[in-house]
Amino acid sequence: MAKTSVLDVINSKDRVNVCAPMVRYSKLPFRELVRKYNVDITYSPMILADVFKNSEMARETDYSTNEADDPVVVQFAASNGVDLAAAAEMVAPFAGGIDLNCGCPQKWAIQEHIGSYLMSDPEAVRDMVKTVKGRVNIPCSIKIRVHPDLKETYEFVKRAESVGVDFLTVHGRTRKQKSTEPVNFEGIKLVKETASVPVIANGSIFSNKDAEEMYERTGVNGVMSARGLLQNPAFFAGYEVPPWECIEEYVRLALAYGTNHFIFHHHLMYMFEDIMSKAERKTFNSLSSIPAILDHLESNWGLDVTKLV
Ligand SMILES: Cc1cc2nc3c(=O)[nH]c(=O)nc-3n(C[C@H](O)[C@H](O)[C@H](O)COP(=O)(O)O)c2cc1C
Repeated sequence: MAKTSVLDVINSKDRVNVCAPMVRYSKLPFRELVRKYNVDITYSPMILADVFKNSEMARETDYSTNEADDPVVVQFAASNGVDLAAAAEMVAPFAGGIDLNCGCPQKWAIQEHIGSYLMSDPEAVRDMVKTVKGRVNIPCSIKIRVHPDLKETYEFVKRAESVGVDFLTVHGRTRKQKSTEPVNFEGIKLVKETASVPVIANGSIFSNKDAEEMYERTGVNGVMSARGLLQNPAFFAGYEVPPWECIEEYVRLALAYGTNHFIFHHHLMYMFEDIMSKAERKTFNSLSSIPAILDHLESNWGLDVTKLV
């Protein structure tokens, strides 16, 4: 069955809650989990468009979905329209939107002319959006950062809009800023005022209070959270810490869909961060296999393994 258009979701609501793209983490089990707690739209982790286009193995491992995984945006990193459009065409029947990553700040990404490198190459972004829009019939968005000089951000947004980008997500930090630095509300507001398409704001949304502040200060159409949802996948539903049912449901989904020890463990470490005592965290974080983690949860948290099947 075709996926729901994410643009239709954005247009049908006053405000949308979005789970950010997260390499390794925003995979199928986590996407299904956060949807149970008031998340309207989810993103796949960033996928390298050229590798996806060329490798059958990458296509099998980088993106898996099912009927319940809806609405979902597939995010690509690309440096040119040929790679991006080819990859977009392959996933279009299984996605509600395609997003181009213009925010990844890592050195290797800059060297490959992908991610936040693109913030200094608005023409490349314009070409890629134009090519994708000519080839697939699902919404195409970009996830950007702000520039140190907001005039550049204004020009950047205008260019992307001129070739039909359907909506934008803006992380209110420059490519050199760390995630601990404050979010630039003025920059996000400028993007919202510049664009005639919907704008989603990203950066340090850890609670509904943070979301409210973002709406009040910028007037955006939605908010996207990454670290906030890793720590508490239920915060959009009003929970201050993840309720036990949420943690248990993550365990069930991760085991049902299959996961590796590293990702499974890390998700749980994030969720338990504000719940376990320092001493228990130390023990928990040193567990070295999925069975050891399940044993710990059974003995200390009352995990009922019979409920997992
Ligand atoms: C573990 C992790 C993985 C991430 N992977 C991606 C990614 O694949 N694509 C992307 O555009 N941003 C990625 N980001 C950045 C987030 O989407 C987001 O822009 C950033 O963390 C700021 O949001 P936050 O303050 O809510 O964490 C990642 C962030 C984290 C913490």
